[in-house]
Amino acid sequence: MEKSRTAVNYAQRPRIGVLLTNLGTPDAPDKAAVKRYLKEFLSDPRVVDLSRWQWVPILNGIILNTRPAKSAAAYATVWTEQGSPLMIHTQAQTNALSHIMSERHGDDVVVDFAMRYGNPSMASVVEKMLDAGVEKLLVLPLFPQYSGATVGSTSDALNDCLESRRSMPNLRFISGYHDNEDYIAALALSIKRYQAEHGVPKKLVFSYHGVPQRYCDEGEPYEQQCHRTTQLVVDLLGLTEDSYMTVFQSRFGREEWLRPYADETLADLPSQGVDSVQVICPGFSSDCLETIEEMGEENREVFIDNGGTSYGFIPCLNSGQDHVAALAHLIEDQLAGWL
Ligand SMILES: C=CC1=C(C)c2cc3[nH]c(cc4nc(cc5[nH]c(cc1n2)c(C)c5CCC(=O)O)C(CCC(=O)O)=C4C)c(C)c3C=C
Ligand SMILES: [Fe+2]
Ligand SMILES: [Fe+2]
Repeated sequence: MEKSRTAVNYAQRPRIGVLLTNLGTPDAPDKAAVKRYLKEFLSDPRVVDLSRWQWVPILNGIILNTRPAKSAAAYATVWTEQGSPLMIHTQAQTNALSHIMSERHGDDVVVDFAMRYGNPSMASVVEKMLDAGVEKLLVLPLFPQYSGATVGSTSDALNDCLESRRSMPNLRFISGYHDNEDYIAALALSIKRYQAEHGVPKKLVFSYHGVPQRYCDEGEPYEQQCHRTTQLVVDLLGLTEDSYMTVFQSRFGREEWLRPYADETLADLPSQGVDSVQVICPGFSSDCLETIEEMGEENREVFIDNGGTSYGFIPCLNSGQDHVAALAHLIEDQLAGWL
């Protein structure tokens, strides 16, 4: 019999691939690895949309000479024996979903994960999945609220992965799930559980990663979707108007970003009589540098230094059972007609 180079693929049944993606993280908490990661990340025009002739000299001349050392020191404080928290949680989510899918659908569905920047790269994982016989591919970027900087950029990268291939899989892509019922319920439940143990603060602070205000002025739905997520959780918990607020963290550069800023707000709250807060970050599906170090440590210090007495940090949903069940439901809804 004639031996085909692709005999392995044809011997298998067509399969469904579910690819989870997240932002990515450096390979190590050191200056060289962080510089490599930041260079890739901050060179993406979806993240920083300034004209290249304006941005490239600033990036190479200033940012990449100053930020890597500072960021590496911050990464070192969250790094564990198993590696970067973002990587560990994304891997655990993938394992849990893979387990659920194989219980329900046998080996018809393969679940894997990739990172938009750094490793494992989207190119390597997409290639691996297609080579393993995946003919229908569902991509789920783990960003509940749509931003061009995250979800849009993931779509760009996916297209880049496919453009050099002779054959394309059937494709489905989830652009967001900020109002998904199960995801909202999982957030509300995590707040209830945390408060059952730690009590109820004067204010519950919903903190989302910021983006430049201009991105939203130009049509990105990110800001609205963040407020909608907050509102749905608040409605489910029956919170009063003065017992919660939404803020935006992780400002970068000189431009105006979405307001109110997390750090300024937390510095100001004690002077308004709010001496106890709990912070939750519903825009992050996994704990990472921005949640553990920035909201768990840095902004805790800001709040306490300004007269706050109690600061609670509610962990992200990570690979918790309710979160994984919500993601499984979201995935299965999107696989309709494929299974
Ligand atoms: C420069 C502009 C940036 C935009 C726009 C931006 C949007 C954005 N980012 C996330 C999620 C994450 N960001 C993380 C780290 C991080 N973000 C920026 C800059 C922008 N982000 C930088 C420079 C960094 C690196 C760390 C640092 O030097 O401060 C992370 C954490 C990754 C980790 O390894 O733990 C996440 C997650 C979202 C959701 C978003 C837009 C909505
Ligand atoms: Fe970011
Ligand atoms: Fe940060």
